[in-house]
Amino acid sequence: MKDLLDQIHTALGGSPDRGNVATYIPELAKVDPGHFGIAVATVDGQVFTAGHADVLFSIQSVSKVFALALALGKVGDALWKRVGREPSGLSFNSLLLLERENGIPRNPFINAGALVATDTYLGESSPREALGQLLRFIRSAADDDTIHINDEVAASEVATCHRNRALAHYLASFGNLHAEVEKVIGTYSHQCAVEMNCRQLALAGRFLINGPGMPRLISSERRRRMAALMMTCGHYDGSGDFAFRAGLPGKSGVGGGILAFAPGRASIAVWSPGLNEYGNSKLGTEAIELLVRETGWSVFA
Ligand SMILES: NC(=O)CC[C@H](N)C(=O)O
Repeated sequence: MKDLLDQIHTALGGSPDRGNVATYIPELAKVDPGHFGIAVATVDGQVFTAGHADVLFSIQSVSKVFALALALGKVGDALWKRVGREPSGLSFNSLLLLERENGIPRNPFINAGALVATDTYLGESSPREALGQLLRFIRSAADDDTIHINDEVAASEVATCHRNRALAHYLASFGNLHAEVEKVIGTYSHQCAVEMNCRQLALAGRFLINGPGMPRLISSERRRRMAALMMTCGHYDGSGDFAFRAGLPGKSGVGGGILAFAPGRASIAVWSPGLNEYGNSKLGTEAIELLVRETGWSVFA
């Protein structure tokens, strides 16, 4: 596995066409597009890495996986009254369908749906308490108490996220946001500003794979359902493309990270900040595609 990751790193690491770094969150625009790391945590307890696998990055929307687990843990299937389970076919921050669909976002991974998930785990508690719960979940999944939130990235998003505020107010107008808009925006922006490196993220993703030594933080049924949602909606309007190329459930973030997993086998984290036309890591997608081609880990194998 280590040799394979090194080969993938060598094959892609020097690629001149790396996509574009997200600039709409000012702090993310500062990240060096030359970074490229990969880590694989296998079900037998080993971790393999290549490239910049120990450099911290902003996990952004990858956090929506942990937020969904937390929201479901809090209210169970009642969440599905407030958010759907269908791909949207639109960009992650689109406002378009919300009006037509009465304030029920298509799925929990687009921003509108993720704001509902954040509102759900926030509930009546303070943002500090809710974020404490989120960090506890991620830290126990990764078995690493050093995982933290980057406050500069969070502040940078809070200061500029007009679209997310618009989405949140719109949700509130339909009665589908219960806490105050600013509380939800603050909690969501801090959630997105969790920092990890590829090694930590691959370890944190182990709660999604089934195996004797893996952290059991959610039921098997919930794990399967989350996998289905990640496969169908985890890469926004690029979800079909990612499923076609990787054949694995995955979740991307505009920081350039992707968490994917091969059920029963391994959790995979990649990071390269340049994004493709859908806002998903360009080299990250290519790296997972190569890894699956060599390992045969597609769930459709
Ligand atoms: N796709 C993403 O990673 C988006 C997350 C980002 N925090 C936002 O809301 O815009």
